Amino acid sequence: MEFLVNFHALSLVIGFFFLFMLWRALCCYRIMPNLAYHKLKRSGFRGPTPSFPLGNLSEMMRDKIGNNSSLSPSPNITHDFHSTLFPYFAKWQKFYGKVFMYWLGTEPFVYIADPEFLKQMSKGIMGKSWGKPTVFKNDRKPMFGKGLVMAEGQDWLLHRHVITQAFSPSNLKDMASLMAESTTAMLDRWTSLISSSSLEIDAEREITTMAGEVIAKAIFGISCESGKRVIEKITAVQVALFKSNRFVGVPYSSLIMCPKQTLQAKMIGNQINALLRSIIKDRREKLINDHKNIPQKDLLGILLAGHLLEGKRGKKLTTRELVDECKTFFFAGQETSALLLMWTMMLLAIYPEWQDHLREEIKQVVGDGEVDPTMLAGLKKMGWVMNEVLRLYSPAPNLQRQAREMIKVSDGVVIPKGTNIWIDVISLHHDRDLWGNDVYEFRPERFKDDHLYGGCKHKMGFLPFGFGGRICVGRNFTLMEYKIALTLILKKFSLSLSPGYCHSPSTLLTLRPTHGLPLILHPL
Ligand code: HEM
Repeated sequence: MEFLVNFHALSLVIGFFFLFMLWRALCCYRIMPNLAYHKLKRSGFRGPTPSFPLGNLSEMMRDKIGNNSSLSPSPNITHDFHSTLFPYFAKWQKFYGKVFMYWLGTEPFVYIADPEFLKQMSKGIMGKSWGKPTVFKNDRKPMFGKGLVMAEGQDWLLHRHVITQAFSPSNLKDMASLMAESTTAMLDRWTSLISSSSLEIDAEREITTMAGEVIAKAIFGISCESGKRVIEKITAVQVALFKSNRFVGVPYSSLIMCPKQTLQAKMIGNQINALLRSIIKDRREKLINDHKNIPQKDLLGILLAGHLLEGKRGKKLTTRELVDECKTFFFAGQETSALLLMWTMMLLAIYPEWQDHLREEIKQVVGDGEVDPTMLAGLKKMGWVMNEVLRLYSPAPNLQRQAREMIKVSDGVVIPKGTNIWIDVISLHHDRDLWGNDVYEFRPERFKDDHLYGGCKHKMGFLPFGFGGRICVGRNFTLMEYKIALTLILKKFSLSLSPGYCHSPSTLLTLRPTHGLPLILHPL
C-alpha cells in the first residue's frame, strides 16, 4: 500500500516536472518569439514570413543550394560576390529594403545594411549595454567561452579595460620582433624550396601557420609546438561547428541534427581548456617562484603581471577567465589576420602594379635594413591597400548584437529588448550608393585623401573592425603584423596567381577562399 502511495507521488512529481518543462519550452520557443514578432511588426519591421520551428532557415538553405549550383569556380575574378554568398539577404533586400526582420529558427533577427539606421540605433548606447545573441553564445561556447567577444555588461567592462591596456602601443612595440621572426622563418623556408626561377606555394597554409605562430608567441609566449597543438584543436572545433549542416536557432537542433559534431566540438573545447590551463598554471608558478624573473612581454605575461588585473570588481581575472580570453585571442586573432594577408596577396597578384607601388614605398621608408615599428606609420600606401582589401574582402563579414534593453531608433521605430541584430558588413562595403560606381574595383587610392573612410558617403559604411565601444581590441596588433609581414614578403618575392586558383569566397564564420590560395613566387 505504502509502495503504491509513493509510486503515485513520484509519478505526480515526474508528471509536473514534464509539464513544467513543456510549459517552459512553449514559452521560450513559441510564446515569447511570437510576442517579439508582433512587437517588431508593430514597430514597422517587415520581412519574410517565418514558420515554426525553422523560421526562415529552409528558404535560406534553398536559396543557397540553388545559388551554389550556378557557382562553378571560375578563373574569372569578380569582387562582386555578396549575392552569391548571401543570396537570401540580396533577395530580401529587394523586397523589404536594407532593414528587415528574419528568423533563424525561433530567434528573431533585425537585419541591417543601412548605415544611417545603424547610426541612429547605436546613438548613445555604451559598449556594456550591447549583448551578443544568446543563440551564438551557446553555439560558440567551445570557441570563445565567456571571453571578451561574448562577454556582456560589467564583466565585459572589466575585461575590456584590462585587455585594452595589454594592447597598448608600448606593449605592442615589444611584439614587433616576434612578428618579424615568424615571417622571416617562413620566407627562409620558401627561399630554400625554390629550385628554379619560381615556386608554387599553398599560401593559405603558409600564412595561416605563420599567423598562428605569431599569435602563439606574441599573445602567450608559448613555443611553436604548444602553439601548433592549440591551433590544430581550434581549427578542429571550427570545422566541427561550422562544416555540418546546422540549424542554428532551432530548439535542440544541435542535439537532434548533428549530435556527433556537437559532442566533438565540446570535447575538443574541453581539451583546449585543459591545454591552456596548464600553460597558464606553469606561467603563474614561474612568476610566483622566481621573483627576480621579469614577466614575459607577451599578452599573457602582461595580464599575469597583476597590476592590470585589479579591475572594477577589485579582483584579478581567474584562471577560468584567462583561459576564455586566451581562446578568444586565438580565435579572434589568428584567422582574421591570416585572411587579411591572404586576400592581400591574392589582390596584389592580380594587380602587380600595386606590388611595384608598395615595393617603391618600402625602399623609401624602410630601405635595406630591418623593419622597425617606428617606420610603419610611414608606409601610407600599404595602409590604403590594407583598407581596400578590408573593404572588398572583409575577414569578418558580419557583426552581431543583442539589445539588452529596448532601443528607440526614431519616432515609432523601437527594437524590443532581447532582439538579435545582424549587421551585413559585406553589403555595406559593396554598396554602390555609398562607394560610387567603382565599388567593385580594387582602388586603394580611394583611401589617399580620406584614410579612415575611403570616401564612403557615410561614416558607418566602413566597419571592418566593428564599431562603438566593442570595436576590435586587436586592430593595432593586426596593423603592425600586416605591415611587417607584407614588407618582408615584398622585399624578397614578387607574386602571381597560380592557374590552379579558383575564386570562390565563402564564409565559415570568417570570409575565406573556398579552394585555398595557390600562388607563384618569383625571387627578387
Ligand atoms: C584583420 C584582422 C581582424 C579583423 C578584421 C577583426 C575584426 C573584428 C570585428 C569585426 C570585431 C567585432 C567588433 C564589433 O562587434 O563591433 C572584433 C572584435 C574583437 N577582436 Fe578583432 N579583428 C581582427 C584581429 C584581431 C586580433 C589580432 C585580435 C587579438 C589578438 C582580435 C581580438 C578581438 C577581440 C577580443 C574582440 C572582441 C572585442 C569586444 O567585444 O570588446 N582581433 N574584431
